[in-house]
Amino acid sequence: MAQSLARSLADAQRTPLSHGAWVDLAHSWLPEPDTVFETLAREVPWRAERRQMYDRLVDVPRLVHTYMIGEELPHPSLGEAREALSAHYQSELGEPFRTAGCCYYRDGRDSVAWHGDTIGRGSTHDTMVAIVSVGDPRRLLLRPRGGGDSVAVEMGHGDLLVMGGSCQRTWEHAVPKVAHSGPRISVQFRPFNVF
Ligand SMILES: O=C(O)CCC(=O)C(=O)O
Ligand SMILES: [Fe+2]
Repeated sequence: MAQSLARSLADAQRTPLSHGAWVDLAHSWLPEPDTVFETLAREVPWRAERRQMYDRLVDVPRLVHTYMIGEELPHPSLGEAREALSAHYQSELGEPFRTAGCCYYRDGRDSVAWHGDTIGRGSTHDTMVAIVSVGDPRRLLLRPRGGGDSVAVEMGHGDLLVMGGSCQRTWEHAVPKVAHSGPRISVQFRPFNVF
C-alpha cells in the first residue's frame, strides 16, 4: 500500500501561489477513508478548542488532538500516509513529517479562522504542512497575507493537500463555516517544530 501511495503522490498536482508559496493536491489519496473516519471519531481523545492560536486571536470552534513525535497513530492508513509523504518530499523538505494534528469539525458551524501555522519555524522558514481530510467535504481557503484574491480548495473524503514553500508565513488559510455540513476530520502532518 505504501508503494501505491508513493506512486499517486508523483501525480499530485502543484499550484504555485505568490511569494514562493505552493500547494500540491491529490484527490482520493488516503486508503480506507471510511474506516479512518470511524476510527478517528471513536478513538481520538478529542478536546474542545476555543482560544488563541497561532499569531492572532481566533475563534476556534472544533475539537482537536495532536499526536506528538513517536506516538502511534490510531489507524494504519495514517502511518502509511505519513511515511509516503516523508519519502516523497524528503529531497525538498529535508526532514520527515513527525506530528499529526487532528481536527474534528462536527458540523457546518465548526470552523477555523484565517491563520498561518506560524508557531515555531513556519514563521521564518519554508516548510510543509500536509493535510488529509475524511468525512464530508469542506472548503479550505487560502489568501495572501496583506490582501489579494483567495483560492478555494474543496477537501473531499480521502483528499490530500500539501501547503509548501513560504505558505505559512506569506499566506493564510481558513475553513469557513457553512450552512450545512456533516462531520469532517482533518489530519495535519507537520515536521519537527512546526505548529
Ligand atoms: O481543517 C483543516 O484542514 C485545516 C486545519 C488547520 O489549518 C490547522 O489546524 O492549522
Ligand atoms: Fe492551519
